[in-house]
Amino acid sequence: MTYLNLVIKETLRLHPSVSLLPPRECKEQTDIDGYTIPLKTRIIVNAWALGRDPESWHDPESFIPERFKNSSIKFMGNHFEFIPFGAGRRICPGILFGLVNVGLSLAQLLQHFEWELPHETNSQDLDMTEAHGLSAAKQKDLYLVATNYKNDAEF
Ligand code: HEM
Repeated sequence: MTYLNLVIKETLRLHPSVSLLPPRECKEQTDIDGYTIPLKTRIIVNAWALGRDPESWHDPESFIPERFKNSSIKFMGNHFEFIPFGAGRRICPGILFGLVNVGLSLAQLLQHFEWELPHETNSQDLDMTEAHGLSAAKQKDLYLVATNYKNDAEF
């Protein structure tokens, strides 16, 4: 389960379910990096881009779950390079419920089935490009062949 949690974190870094967070409104005029942000400006934070920012992440485009091992970066809204659940007063209230559901479903699928790519396809054929939309989805469907583990049949 420890490694599975690292995989889930890395997946949420590269493919946050909500890539553009719901809009915020600027409560007072602010200066950021020489830019003046006027009062009432509507701000949309790009969580997808933050998760791939080369200034925050080593080799950002690669899927490396181990990067979260012994890392202090958490998704509770205090580390702005990793905010798959948002941040601040409107942060997702369903974080724990969501994570338990993702972890449990994945663990069950991995425990009970052997997963393979369909005949004549290999890992180079996998296209992880995302479709545009409110929540993350793959542009091309993922086809896998699931085989029941032999020892499952003994139960
Ligand atoms: C892996 C699963 C989930 C992800 C990635 C996720 C992600 C998010 C994100 C990015 C936001 C916007 C936060 C912001 O604006 O700063 C949000 C808001 C919200 N989420 Fe989730 N969520 C998940 C699961 C859930 C679940 C299971 C529930 C309820 C049972 C839930 C309920 C909500 C609600 C009510 C809001 C609106 C909060 C507000 O605007 O005050 N979420 N979620």
